[in-house]
Amino acid sequence: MNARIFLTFTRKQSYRRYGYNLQIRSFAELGKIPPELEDIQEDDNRSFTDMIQFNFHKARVVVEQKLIENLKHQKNTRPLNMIERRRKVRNIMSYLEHCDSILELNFPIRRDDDTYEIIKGYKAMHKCHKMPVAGGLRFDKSVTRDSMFALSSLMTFKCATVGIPFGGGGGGISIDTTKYSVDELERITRRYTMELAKKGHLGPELDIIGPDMYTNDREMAWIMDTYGKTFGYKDINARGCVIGKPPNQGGIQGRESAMGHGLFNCLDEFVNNEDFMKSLDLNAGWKDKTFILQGFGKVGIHVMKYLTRKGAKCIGVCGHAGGITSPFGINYNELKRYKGKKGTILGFPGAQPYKGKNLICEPCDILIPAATEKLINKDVAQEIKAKIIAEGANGPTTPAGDKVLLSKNILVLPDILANAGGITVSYFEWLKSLNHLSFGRLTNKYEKDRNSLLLQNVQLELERHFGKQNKVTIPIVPSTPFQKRIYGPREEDVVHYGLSWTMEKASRELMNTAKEFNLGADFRTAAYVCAIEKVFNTINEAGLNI
Ligand SMILES: NC(=O)C1=CN([C@@H]2O[C@H](COP(=O)(O)OP(=O)(O)OC[C@H]3O[C@@H](n4cnc5c(N)ncnc54)[C@H](O)[C@@H]3O)[C@@H](O)[C@H]2O)C=CC1
Ligand SMILES: O=C(O)CCC(=O)C(=O)O
Repeated sequence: MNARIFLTFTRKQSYRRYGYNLQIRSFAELGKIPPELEDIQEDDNRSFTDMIQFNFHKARVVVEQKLIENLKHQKNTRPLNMIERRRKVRNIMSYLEHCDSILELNFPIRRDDDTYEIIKGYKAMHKCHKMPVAGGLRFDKSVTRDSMFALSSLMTFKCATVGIPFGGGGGGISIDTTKYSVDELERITRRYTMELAKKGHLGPELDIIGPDMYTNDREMAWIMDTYGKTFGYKDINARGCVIGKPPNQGGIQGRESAMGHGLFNCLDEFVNNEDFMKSLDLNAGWKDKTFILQGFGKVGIHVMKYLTRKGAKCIGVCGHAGGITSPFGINYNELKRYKGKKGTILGFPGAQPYKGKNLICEPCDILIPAATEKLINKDVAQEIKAKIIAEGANGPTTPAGDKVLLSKNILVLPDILANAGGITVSYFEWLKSLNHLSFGRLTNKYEKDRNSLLLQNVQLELERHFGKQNKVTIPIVPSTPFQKRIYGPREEDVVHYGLSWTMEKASRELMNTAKEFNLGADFRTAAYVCAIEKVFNTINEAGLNI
């Protein structure tokens, strides 16, 4: 048996022995998608990890020749011949196929009735080429080793797409949160935190966690508190182990709405682009655009806020238990208030219950899946009538669904771009935690004095020039927008501008990449190409060996 076959064989054996439901693939061959992924564009019954692996390989095949070429001009190293360059690209690509580590935990918790239950949790680090790794924490029955692999790899590519210097991580606990009391959820979260910390999977410099499905700032506060009082006791940066914290615990203004805000910024770049809109038979701009939203949780709620603010009309919203529609547009504030009170969107008096087969297949300009993965499969994609899809959720479209959408000329803004607002603002929050200072705190008063002096100076100079002859005073009255900014950027301004700039830049980069590689409207592949190139360069410069 030669060495490579032996390695593959023993890895497969050991994975089987531990009952893992993951296949370790043979190394990717340059120019080819691994044979076991080839039929995924026809077959919807594939794992979440397979989906992401397919997207990665599809883009790898597009970009690897460029990477091989670029190595010719690499500085600070001896020249590499063609074989060495190909080998290097292949090695780094095979490294990217795998997850650096996936931790599986089984721990007991005491239920309120004094019985004990074993809880299963996971924590994945997909790639540690940039540290810390970051990702969401999901509490859901769908959490498995496979979904952690998939979500953490999405985080690696997402961070690279928008230029956030984190590796890809992700965590989860396999529970249905509706079956546990708040006290039980707190015990589960705190115990999970201890287990992660014990095993080196938590810490502001190592592995940081933010909210994902069915978790929010409450869980982040518990994690921060548990870590800070135990393993992080002597670490002044301990609170940086979580992102998406409550504002009172060192969170940042604008984190809660960041996913909606970021998705809007990204859509805005495309919706205002005459050429893209013309190719979809739409007018540029937001006026009269209709949209349907799937999922009215932390992501969906803020997507609705930003899009309706711009004048788009929300004509349908659905959750896991059903949907509501209104051809006249659903009022954001009223729906938010209603859900806050009733805990559901169903029964909202400002819309009608949806009676059709699948709300996301109804006619609209923009569809925003903001619920969970794999809901747009081949069959659903065939029925979709929207012209643009902006993926708020992670992995909402299967590769088979994606193929159908592309063939129907539907513009898909992929998850690793469209929902990157959350991790972008989480990065700002992490910086704030490490700085122990909120943005603007030291400079706002100075900025106000400086701006007031500037106005005075202009007034004095004008009066000196014109006033001498005419003895007039020329008061300079600041306009309302200038008056609002007289203190310089406050924290919410830094977040707002930092996020908008990040999303706009990344969106334009994707448009350029799609052009450079002749990808047409396949922006998912363009996003992976961008991400792979960046991660490759980081790993190549640093080297694979210790
Ligand atoms: N929270 C975050 O910071 C980020 C979340 N995401 C992704 O966005 C998606 C939603 O996350 P959150 O809003 O945080 O979750 P959430 O827990 O706040 O809300 C989830 C929503 O999805 C709905 N839903 C669940 N299954 C559904 C189904 N089969 N059909 C229709 N609706 C369904 C639920 O009713 C709920 O309204 C997930 O894929 C998540 O990974 C992406 C980026 C950041
Ligand atoms: O940054 C965070 O808070 C988590 C982000 C996340 O879960 C995601 O982007 O999928």
